[in-house]
Amino acid sequence: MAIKYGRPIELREISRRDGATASPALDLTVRPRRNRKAEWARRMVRENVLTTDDLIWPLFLIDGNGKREQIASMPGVDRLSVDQAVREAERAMKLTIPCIALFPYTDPSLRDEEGTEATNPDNLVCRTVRAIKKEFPDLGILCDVALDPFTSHGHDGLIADGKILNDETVAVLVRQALVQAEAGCDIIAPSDMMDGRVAAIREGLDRTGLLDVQIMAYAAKYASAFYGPFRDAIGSAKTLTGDKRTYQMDSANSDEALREVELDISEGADMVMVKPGMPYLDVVRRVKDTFAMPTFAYQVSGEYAMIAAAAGNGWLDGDRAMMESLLAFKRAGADGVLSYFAPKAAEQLKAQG
Ligand SMILES: NCc1[nH]cc(CCC(=O)O)c1CC(=O)O
Ligand SMILES: [Mg+2]
Repeated sequence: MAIKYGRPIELREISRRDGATASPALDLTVRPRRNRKAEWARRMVRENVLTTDDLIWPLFLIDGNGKREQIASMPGVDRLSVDQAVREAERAMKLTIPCIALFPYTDPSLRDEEGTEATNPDNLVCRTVRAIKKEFPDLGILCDVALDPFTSHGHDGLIADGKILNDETVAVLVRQALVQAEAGCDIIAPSDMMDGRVAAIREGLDRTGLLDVQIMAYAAKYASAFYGPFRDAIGSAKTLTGDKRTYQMDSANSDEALREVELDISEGADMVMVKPGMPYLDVVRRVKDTFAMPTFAYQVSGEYAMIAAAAGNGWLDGDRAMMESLLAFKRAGADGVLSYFAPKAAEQLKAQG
């Protein structure tokens, strides 16, 4: 720090004219700090902004009525019965969050080896979609397509001889996507990472006349430790046998992410997603720069839990960390973020005007 009269320059109480006559300690023509000297100046040169339009809000569902169940590893996030999910949909509308995403906690009695409940047109997700669309037809609804909330083994696909079957699983995923779309879901989001599922789902939707239903592909989804709290939330943590490394991507790779994204685009994805978010911002940037597609990132449960836990312990300023983390996705090139912070962040954005 430059020192004048024995005190830091910043603390001098001299007038501007006196300052001009004093020769600076460093002979600098370029002083980047000029553009940061006041809030108005910082606003003028700010490159990225976060708005409520950038947020997709994931909700967890559970059977019952008037029920909200806390999720221990995700402080501030609850499992919601259908009626409570409708209340949160109303909150999303008021906060001008464009879209919510639905994830069911399936009653263990309804789980089986094949994930049969996934294709039940009256399952918890479909009932919730109908209830929300009836009240709030203008709110976007995204439904996750994968079998893990419905299988007794917690995997995203069918298993034979200890292997996850690709093509057989895709056939079930198409049926799952169709019951969701027929219930009124706007965006089908396959998160299973089977090969060829985007093309098969697109074909199924089109054949059924559901031409306007969009597909947001979890195109580059990594086998990640950061999904831990989500698996608590949907009740697959205890039942999951082994890991998902034969279908989800290796965290060491990013060229492979580009190949996965390219395939999903060629198969008909309208939007692509990178997941998890914060540890994979480099992948978000590469995907956006390479394909110029609507690109989303999922700030997953473990990322939420880290910030929420540190904030809960008073170790960091939770609100500031939340906003900084969300803005980072915009800086990396994302068009939007799925985040459990969505309602809280939207409230702050509204308060700021
Ligand atoms: N396939 C299901 C699915 N969809 C979204 C997530 C994780 C979301 C989160 O952690 O917030 C997962 C879990 C997984 O793949 O094991
Ligand atoms: Mg793929």
